Order: sequence, then structure tokens, then C-alpha cells
Amino acid sequence: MLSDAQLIYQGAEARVYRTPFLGRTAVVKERFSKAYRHPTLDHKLTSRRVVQEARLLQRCRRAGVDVPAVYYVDQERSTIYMEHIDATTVRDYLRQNTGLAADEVSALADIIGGQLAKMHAADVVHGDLTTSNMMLSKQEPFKITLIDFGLSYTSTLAEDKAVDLYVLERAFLSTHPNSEAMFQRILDAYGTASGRQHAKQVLHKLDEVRLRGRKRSMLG
Ligand SMILES: Nc1ncnc2c1ncn2[C@@H]1O[C@H](COP(=O)(O)OP(=O)(O)OP(=O)(O)O)[C@@H](O)[C@H]1O
Repeated sequence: MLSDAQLIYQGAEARVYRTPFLGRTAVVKERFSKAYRHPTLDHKLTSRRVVQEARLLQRCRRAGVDVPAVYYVDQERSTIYMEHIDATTVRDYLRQNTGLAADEVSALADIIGGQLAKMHAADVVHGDLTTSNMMLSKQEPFKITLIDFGLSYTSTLAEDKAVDLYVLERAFLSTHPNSEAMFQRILDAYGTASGRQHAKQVLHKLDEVRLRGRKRSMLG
């Protein structure tokens, strides 16, 4: 790793550094090997995933979704260099500001719903939607940047997009108590921002996915 890189995150599958890069601050996300896999196979799978993540970031960006710009992909080292987003996570922001004014909550929900609608309209399914994977820049107006496309894929299916929203719903309600109204506002914004038949189908599917989830938890 570059000598003046600063480790900001160490996960089970990736390390994230902050580093100067061509006169800017960049984030370097490096995927590392899994010890149990054959080294050659592992390198192939890891570098394929890195390329996939970078492609999906670019696809989102082209569709007008706020995501970090990709600067450089080093396939050999399974590393992506991307724009550093200088912001707090939506998770921390909501946890630290429990008494937010209703209009601020609505504004945030509208932006989140709008971003998710754009992402799904581009047929990108995030795969790990949580409030930790949304960065909030508290400049006026608010800006939400979606990060961590490591589990993302493309799909045209309303079902896949509905599951994406369901994952967020579960994460949202368990991380942020009494956030039902905010989550509903996110869905409303998603529906209006998409403004397409497809968004209606996704929201309809979401009801089915919820029902399945409830049945599953009843059965234990
Ligand atoms: N572009 C960025 N700008 C600022 N911070 C970032 C950026 N990308 C990642 N981070 C920080 O690094 C952390 C981990 O990044 P990320 O979520 O992409 O990794 P991960 O969860 O290990 O990924 P994966 O789920 O793909 O294995 C984030 O929670 C965030 O704090």
C-alpha cells in the first residue's frame, strides 16, 4: 500500500485507506484473499468482484445517482481508487440527532427515496442497503451519496429491487427506533421519483416480500 495511506476501515473482506491521489484525497478499497480458497481461483474471483463494483459505480454515476467517482482500478491488486466522500453516515447522523424537525426528516427521506429510485431505474440492485452505506454531506441542500457496491448486481426484475428495499426497511427500523414514518416517506419519494409503472410494481412486490418475511419469522 502507498506509504502515506491511512487505514480508515478494516473489514472481513476489504481494507479501506485514505490517501492523496493526483492532488486529491482518494479512498482506496482493497479486497484481500480468503485463506480457504485456492490462490489462483481466489485472485480471479476477487479481481472480478472489484471490476464489477467499479462498473456498477460508473453505471450509477451515469444515471445521475450520487456515488463516489471511480479514479482508477488496479485489477492486479484488487483495488479501486475512488473519490473520498467527506461526510457522516446517515446512521450516525440519525443516531446523534434524535429530535430532528419534521421538515428535515422529510427532506432527508425525499433525497434517499429519489436516489434509490434513480439507482433502480438504472437496473442496479445495491445488495446491502443500510444507513451506514449512505453518506450525508450536510451542506445545503443535503446530499446523500450511496457507497459500498461490493454486493451489487444488475437486474431488471421488480422482485430483486423489492428485496433491496426490504433489506433497507429491516435495517432502518432496527437501527432507528420510531422511524416507520420516515421509511414510509422514503417509499413515497421512491414511487414519485421513479414516476413509472415499474416503481409501482416494485412497491407491490415489496408487500409480497414483507409477507414472506413475516411468515418465515412466524415459522421460526
Ligand atoms: N468513498 C468513500 N469515501 C469515504 N469513506 C468511505 C468511502 N468508501 C468507503 N468508505 C468508508 O469505509 C467503510 C467501508 O467501506 P465499504 O462499506 O465499501 O466496505 P465493506 O463493507 O468492507 O465492503 P463490502 O461489503 O464490499 O465487503 C465505509 O463504511 C466508510 O466509512
